[in-house]
Amino acid sequence: MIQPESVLTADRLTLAWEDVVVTEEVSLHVLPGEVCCLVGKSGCGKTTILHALAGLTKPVSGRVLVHGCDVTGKPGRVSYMLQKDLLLEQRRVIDNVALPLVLKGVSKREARAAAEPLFERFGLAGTQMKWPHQLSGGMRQRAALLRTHLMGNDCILLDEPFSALDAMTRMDMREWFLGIVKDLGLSALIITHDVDEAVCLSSRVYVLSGSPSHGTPSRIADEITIDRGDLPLDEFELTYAYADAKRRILDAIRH
Ligand SMILES: Nc1ncnc2c1ncn2[C@@H]1O[C@H](COP(=O)(O)OP(=O)(O)OP(=O)(O)O)[C@@H](O)[C@H]1O
Repeated sequence: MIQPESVLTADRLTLAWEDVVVTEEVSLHVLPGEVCCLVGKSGCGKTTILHALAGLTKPVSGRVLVHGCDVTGKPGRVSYMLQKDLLLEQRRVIDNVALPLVLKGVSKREARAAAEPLFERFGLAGTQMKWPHQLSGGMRQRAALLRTHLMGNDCILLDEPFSALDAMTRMDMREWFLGIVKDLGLSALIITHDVDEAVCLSSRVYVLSGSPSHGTPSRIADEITIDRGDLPLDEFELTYAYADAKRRILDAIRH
């Protein structure tokens, strides 16, 4: 059933690459201010869904709605960050970050001026004139996220955003990410195969299950609601609720 107040809705998406049906009738939604995760085994079709939600590909059937409007196959209505940060090494950090504005026709000077005030909130103060190779992995991801934010949409799609980071940086980034999503009034759908990350970041987790390359298109096997309450992440990770959510996700993935 479609939730009318959703920022983003996948309505019974059936997706295919050539003659391989990857997903069958996948429905999901993201409410205002929510962070949801889509988890599933490698090759089950998570990135394929993200591309369709971003309007980069057209489904065999089904629709993508943003704030209730049908945007199926139309890019530009949600912002997305691909698995690799894809910062351009020959451009300064500020010009990397401001790129979405330049691509929309804003002058380089104005684009820099629009990006500049956000550097501090994104933990990037002082890096404006640096080159990407001078940043740490965590800083690169924050720069990529700032660039994604400057695409200008209130809904962002992230493909394995923290997978390349070391364990400690990844933990720090989770809390930071949730803070920035809240501050900026964003909603997010994150693709990950890291079950801990999904439980830490989400208010709901969609579990995708199937094996398209073996003739079984993927479907949503479970939708798990996570209630962290007011607990900080390091305390939540020690609770029964955390362990139970993790077990349910793993059961659904194996399903
Ligand atoms: N451009 C493409 N052309 C043809 N088939 C593709 C293409 N991209 C993906 N596929 C196939 O679609 C299926 C789903 O791939 P997809 O990358 O969406 O899975 P995934 O769940 O994101 O995997 P991973 O977690 O490894 O990134 C796989 O069988 C893959 O081989």
